Amino acid sequence: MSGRAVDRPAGPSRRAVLGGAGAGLAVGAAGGAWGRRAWAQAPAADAGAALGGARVPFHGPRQAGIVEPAQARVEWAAFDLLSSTRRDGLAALLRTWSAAAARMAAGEPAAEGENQIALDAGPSSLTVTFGFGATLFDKAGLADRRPEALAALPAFPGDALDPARSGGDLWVQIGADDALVAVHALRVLVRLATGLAAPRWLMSGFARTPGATPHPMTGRNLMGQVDGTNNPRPQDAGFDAAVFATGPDWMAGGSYAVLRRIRMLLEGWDTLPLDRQERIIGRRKSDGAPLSGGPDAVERTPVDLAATDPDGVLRIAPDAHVRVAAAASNGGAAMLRRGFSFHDGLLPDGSPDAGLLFAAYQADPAHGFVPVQQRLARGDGLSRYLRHEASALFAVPPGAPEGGYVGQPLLEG
Ligand SMILES: C=CC1=C(C)c2cc3[nH]c(cc4nc(cc5[nH]c(cc1n2)c(C)c5CCC(=O)O)C(CCC(=O)O)=C4C)c(C)c3C=C
Ligand SMILES: [Fe+2]
Repeated sequence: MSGRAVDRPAGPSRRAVLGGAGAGLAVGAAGGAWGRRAWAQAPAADAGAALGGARVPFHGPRQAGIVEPAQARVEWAAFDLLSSTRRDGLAALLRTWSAAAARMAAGEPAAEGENQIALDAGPSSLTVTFGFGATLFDKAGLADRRPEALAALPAFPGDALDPARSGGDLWVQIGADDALVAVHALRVLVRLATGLAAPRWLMSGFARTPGATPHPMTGRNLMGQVDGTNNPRPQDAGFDAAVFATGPDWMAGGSYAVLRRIRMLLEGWDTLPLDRQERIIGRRKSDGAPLSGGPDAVERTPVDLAATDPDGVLRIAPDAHVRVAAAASNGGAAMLRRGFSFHDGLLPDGSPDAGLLFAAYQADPAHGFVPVQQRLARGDGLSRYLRHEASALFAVPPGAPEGGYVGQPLLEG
């Protein structure tokens, strides 16, 4: 695992204050490979400036925005190429996008004369991550270079997918700890795509704001559960093999992102008694401890799927989410989850249009998301409180070196 230098101003470490789905990664950052990261010091006037000044370099062997802790705000945007855009137009777009992303991540104007509406907030840990959809390869004359791992996801029982909010030729994930910074970056990238690609769909999500909890904690989702505990961590044996691809050549060091907009049926969920909610997940709601561990268990107590109570009843129910999703139940299938909550107002029936923007990164979806979701869709007690409403799969190429752009080995190789 190669390190990516992260500059941050003086003050509390972002990793020391950050909750969210990546908190496990934050713990890992203290040791192991990520402990090699350089934390350069820069002056900061106050705590607010300390958060705004945090920088995650755009350039590096891997794209930023995969293993870094989830920021407070995310924007997902899918684009379709215009029919007039060929391979050289796509290369120009990715070159321009990469250069703008690198500058914004460094806290610089995206371009000369750019209006910089977010200037006084610093980069706020801005990351910009680019992905390629299966449809891109035909349109750009690259059909023979489409990776097998980009094969269409199968339909899953219960899917209620909206095609207008699914798929896309290109995907951009923008994360930042300040909403204005994230939305500004999105607007810059949309503008730079003019004449080459058009937005297909946009989604906004959020996670814990750094400093919102008194000590580092795994984040919670809108059902109230501690979510992200058993994510694989960069220092775990097998992490790179599970998350990062080794081929084809232009994808070595990249990953595959499965995205799902999952609406939570919160009105039904909220009326369930606490013990039902905990049984459905297999973990305590208060602290995320596994139900297999008894009263002394803590969040990080290993899950014991075989544990029974004195009557011989499984402590983690047969249809508990953590049992059905576990790698041990799915032939070792694993993925790095990096989800964000969304709350997009009310549906016509008055229920909240809210849930989880679920992202899973893996070396190959056929050995990650697909088998796990196949099992969840049939046997997960949580699934009756969820609706999968949108879906997409993108190849997320490796990062670009200084002066290069994301996807260059594909487009110029
Ligand atoms: C196909 C993969 C998964 C989908 C889709 C998914 C949706 C989903 N999950 C939660 C809440 C929790 N999930 C938790 C654990 C967990 N979930 C998955 C996979 C999917 N979840 C995995 C692989 C795991 C880890 C299982 C294990 O090995 O223990 C948990 C427990 C805490 C944790 O480990 O993160 C919660 C809570 C929601 C609300 C949701 C859809 C909206
Ligand atoms: Fe889950």
